[in-house]
Amino acid sequence: MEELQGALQAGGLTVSNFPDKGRSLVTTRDFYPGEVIISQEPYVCVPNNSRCDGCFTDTNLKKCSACQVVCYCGSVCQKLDWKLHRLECQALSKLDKERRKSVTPTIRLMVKLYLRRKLQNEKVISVTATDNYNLVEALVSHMLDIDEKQLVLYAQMANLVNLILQLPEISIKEIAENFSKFACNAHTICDSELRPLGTGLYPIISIINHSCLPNAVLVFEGRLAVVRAMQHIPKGDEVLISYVETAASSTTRQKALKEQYFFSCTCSRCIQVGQYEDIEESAILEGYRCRDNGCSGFLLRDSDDKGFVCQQCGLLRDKEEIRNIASDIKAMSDKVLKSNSSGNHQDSVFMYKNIEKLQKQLCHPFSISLMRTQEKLLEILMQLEDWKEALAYCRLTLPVYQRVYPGSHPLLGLQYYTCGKLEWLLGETDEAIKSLTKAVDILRITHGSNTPFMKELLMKLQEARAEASYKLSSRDE
Ligand SMILES: C[S@@+](CC[C@H](N)C(=O)[O-])C[C@H]1O[C@@H](n2cnc3c(N)ncnc32)[C@H](O)[C@@H]1O
Repeated sequence: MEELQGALQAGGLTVSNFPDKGRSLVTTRDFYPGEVIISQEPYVCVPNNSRCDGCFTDTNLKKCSACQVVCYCGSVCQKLDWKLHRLECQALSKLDKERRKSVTPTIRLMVKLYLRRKLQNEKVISVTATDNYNLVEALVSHMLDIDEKQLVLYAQMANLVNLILQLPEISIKEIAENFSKFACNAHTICDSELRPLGTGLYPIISIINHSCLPNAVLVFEGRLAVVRAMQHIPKGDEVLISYVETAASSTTRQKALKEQYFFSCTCSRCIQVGQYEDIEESAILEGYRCRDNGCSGFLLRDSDDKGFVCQQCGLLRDKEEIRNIASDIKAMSDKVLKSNSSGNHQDSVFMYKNIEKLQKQLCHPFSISLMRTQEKLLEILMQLEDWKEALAYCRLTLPVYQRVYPGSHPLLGLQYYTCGKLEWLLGETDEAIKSLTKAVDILRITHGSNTPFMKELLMKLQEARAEASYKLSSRDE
């Protein structure tokens, strides 16, 4: 711990222990928006299925000829991973074909965890203050909080790991406890557009606690986890990221945090639970719209339980009517999920538009479920290369994004980026410049300025500006 404190101190950080939260990462100097607070390579990581174990790409993959489980995109990635994969490969190769199929990424993460510990113990891989197994041992496991069913599942998974590793010194109980640690400490590794690529264990990043109004954001540059300040964080303040989707009512967020992380959030957003502002926000994000289409009021259950009353104009919406529309939406959503897998995009667009129509009748205009349907339509229309309609849907989501992802939220920046790219494609250069500028203002903070992703965005903005001035000068001539 002293060694870790020393390493953190040099970077303007310290670990404090708070009675209600346990370990917490605290600043010992001011941090400013966009500044990297901390970055860390994973202790261990695995890609999702069908991705390279080294760089997580999904192209040019070849399976390791010996174990037939792990994929690489080429010899560079394979060689870099060899010290660890040599041991994993030997272990996996001993499994019969059927057993190999049950080796999921989570099982592999555990196998790699123990193999890395072994290699560090044997001094094949170096040990540093910020890269050692003691940091994994210090992670919270919440073993006493998990239910019987989950414990049984962890024990079954631990049995498989034990079978693969064949290391008698490791007990099933210890492996099961580490699975419990993964559940509340491992991070999903995403690309710059926040699409999931894999899972990693970053024991120092895992010291950072949660807030629904975070002051920092976690992004990935390849496998490197990078935490940047989203706002000015004065010396002595705790560094806080969000563990869950913040576009949700307090009840939904609290439920997610309790189920996976076993705590009740007391951040400044959650502390308002039960107060008028919070009730209003929840009713807007997850509730119903007024019967009068011209009214933007939000609805609350009436005291006689006949239905929901608009808090702006007083109109009552019948419970039965709401139930019927909601059940139609549910039936259509189930159907579209089935048809999605058959891959007919035109059919999916048709069905999602029907869902959207019903959600517009049922939900508040700022509803998250309506926004999700519009996001889905945007995604499919992009795949269909219907840029014009895609842009229309992208623009529809923006007011909701501004509300649910305030400040420098990366998702808001990315949505502006998509909007800008579509406007640029459709020749709406002036609009594209505005959108790309907004994207740069946000993503410069969350993603830094020097990554290939940001360089590409800045290049697009430059090109759009050059085109606009060219258009202007040719008009003048
Ligand atoms: C990834 S760990 C964070 C570091 C942890 N505090 C520790 O001592 O190692 C996640 C766990 O920290 C605790 N935690 C995180 N954020 C919290 C918060 N805002 N309030 C209370 N507990 C929190 C919960 O126990 C949660 O399961």
